[in-house]
Amino acid sequence: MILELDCGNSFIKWRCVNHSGDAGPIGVVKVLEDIEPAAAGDLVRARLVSVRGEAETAELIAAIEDRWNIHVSRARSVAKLGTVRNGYRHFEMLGADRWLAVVAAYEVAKRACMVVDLGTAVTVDLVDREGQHLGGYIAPGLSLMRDQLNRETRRVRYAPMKPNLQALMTPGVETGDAVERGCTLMMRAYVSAQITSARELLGSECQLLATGGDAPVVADLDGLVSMPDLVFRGLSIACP
Ligand SMILES: Nc1ncnc2c1ncn2[C@@H]1O[C@H](COP(=O)(O)OP(=O)(O)O)[C@@H](O)[C@H]1O
Ligand SMILES: CC(C)(COP(=O)(O)O)[C@@H](O)C(=O)NCCC(=O)O
Ligand SMILES: [K+]
Repeated sequence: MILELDCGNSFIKWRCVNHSGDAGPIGVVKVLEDIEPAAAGDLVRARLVSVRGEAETAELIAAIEDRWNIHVSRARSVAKLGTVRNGYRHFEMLGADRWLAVVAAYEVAKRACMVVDLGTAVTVDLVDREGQHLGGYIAPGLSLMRDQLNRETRRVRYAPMKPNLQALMTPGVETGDAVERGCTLMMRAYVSAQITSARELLGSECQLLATGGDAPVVADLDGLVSMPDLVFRGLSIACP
């Protein structure tokens, strides 16, 4: 079994994959200690991608190696992987999660594609039909929007609530509804605009892929296909 880890700024996503490529469910944890592989005894190695700092990432790798006595391969943003070429001016500056999602998206789509990853930040990346990464966009994610309102205002306070996509067009009559609907509508409008722009730039046949913890908020938007394991797919290409 191979342990795969995607260390984002908010959460560590993890899963186990067996040698024939069958993957288990994706776990979402805050700390490494909460990772409980079902068949820990069968783990032979790990592969990891991280957008955290170098010191924190090194600590995570050391902790994994110590806990399960396995080698950890780490994926980084590189100039080229397979037929995908990194479009960043300095390729190593592109978030490694974005790079893996782009590599996986093109491998899945085999044509021009747009990838939106709704995590701590919401990232959008574009790849042309030849596999040339064209760059992309970074904006605050939903949880950052909520946190900012909580931090920068005195009275925007409300108990955590479940998102309700059905009520979006009903104006909120309580603070929680007003914030949740406002932030969700902003996110949906932004992603819709990115879809329109991607189709203009890449052609109407471009593949539109969504991933990340908040992808469900936009999953119903025209033509968008949700792929929760996109970064993990890129990780298996980068660290076979
Ligand atoms: N099971 C979950 N646990 C935590 N956050 C979740 C979960 N499902 C959806 N989310 C949402 O996803 C966001 C985190 O997405 P994620 O892609 O894990 O972020 P990152 O990669 O930046 O760590 C959270 O801010 C939250 O709004
Ligand atoms: C933009 C990101 C913070 C997104 O990470 P996440 O939201 O998954 O935590 C990450 O891709 C990153 O640190 N990028 C480096 C800067 C760049 O991509 O230009
Ligand atoms: K992420």
